[in-house]
Amino acid sequence: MRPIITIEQLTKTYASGHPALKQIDLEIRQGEIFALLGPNGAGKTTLISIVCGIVNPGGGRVLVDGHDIIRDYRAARSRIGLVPQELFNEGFESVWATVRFSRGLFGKAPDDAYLEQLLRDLSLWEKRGARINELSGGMKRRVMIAKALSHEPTVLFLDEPTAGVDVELRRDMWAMVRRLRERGVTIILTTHYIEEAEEMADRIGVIRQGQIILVEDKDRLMKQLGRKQLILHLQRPLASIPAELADEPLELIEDGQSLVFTFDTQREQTGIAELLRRLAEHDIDYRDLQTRESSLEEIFVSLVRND
Ligand SMILES: Nc1ncnc2c1ncn2[C@@H]1O[C@H](COP(=O)(O)OP(=O)(O)OP(=O)(O)O)[C@@H](O)[C@H]1O
Repeated sequence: MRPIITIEQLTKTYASGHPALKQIDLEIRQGEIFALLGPNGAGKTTLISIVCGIVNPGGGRVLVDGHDIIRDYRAARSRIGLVPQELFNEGFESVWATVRFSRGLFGKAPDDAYLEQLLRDLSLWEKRGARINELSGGMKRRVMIAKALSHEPTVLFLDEPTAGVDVELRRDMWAMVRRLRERGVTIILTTHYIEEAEEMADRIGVIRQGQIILVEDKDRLMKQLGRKQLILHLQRPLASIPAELADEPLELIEDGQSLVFTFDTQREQTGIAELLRRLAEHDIDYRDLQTRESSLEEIFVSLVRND
């Protein structure tokens, strides 16, 4: 599938000398929901800000729908909607005026029917006459989204969309993101909530210390993460795994006192029954057994650990 965003060899070092992005290569596919995960300070906002033309890149190249973000700035920017992390709004304007103005900024002809539908979708229609500074935080966030979508972008960036929002708004946002995807909008979101990525994303990218360390289909990642371990505490320690059992995914730990068997929870057959039968055949007895499962959270933490 054609990439909607192509990022090549992108670097950024801030004036402070801090290298925020180191040679990022990344392609975003048209129509996907891409979740960018990473710990604080990993470079997520910097990356998004460069693609959106808010921060200047150091080196490298970024194309949005084939348009270079520097040479062809206007064309690139018009395809993008951004819901930033921080809330900022023109406080004294009405919701309606703000959203209409926002659309005009991109040189789009007025389309009140589109904007009405947008506000209805975001449960903002009843509030269209309200001044933004009179709205609740959740409503202000909805206005930010309406602004970002006012010019009908084909790519929507959501930077920490659900940080600090209540459950209802979070659900609404997830529903809205799905609707947008159905209409062919590509969505890139950053989040600290693993469940959010799990729930929403088609692909997941992990950024750590300014480098992309993993990009993977969510389903595949979940399968990989769906691994479990069976730990057998042995009656008598083993010096090594018997050659006859070399085909099993076994590992000896604790000086040969325990055997670890890794299995795939997605498979119909875990292979445990067969393993236990084979161990008995080789007179390998165990006094105790336990299972251990690595959570998505754990795997994520191990991926981004700063050591
Ligand atoms: N304007 C700036 N000047 C200097 N350094 C900056 C600036 N903006 C960000 N940084 C630094 O660049 C690094 C990446 O920051 P960035 O905001 O992109 O991270 P992030 O992954 O979005 O973090 P968070 O999850 O906390 O939002 C951080 O170390 C940050 O301190």
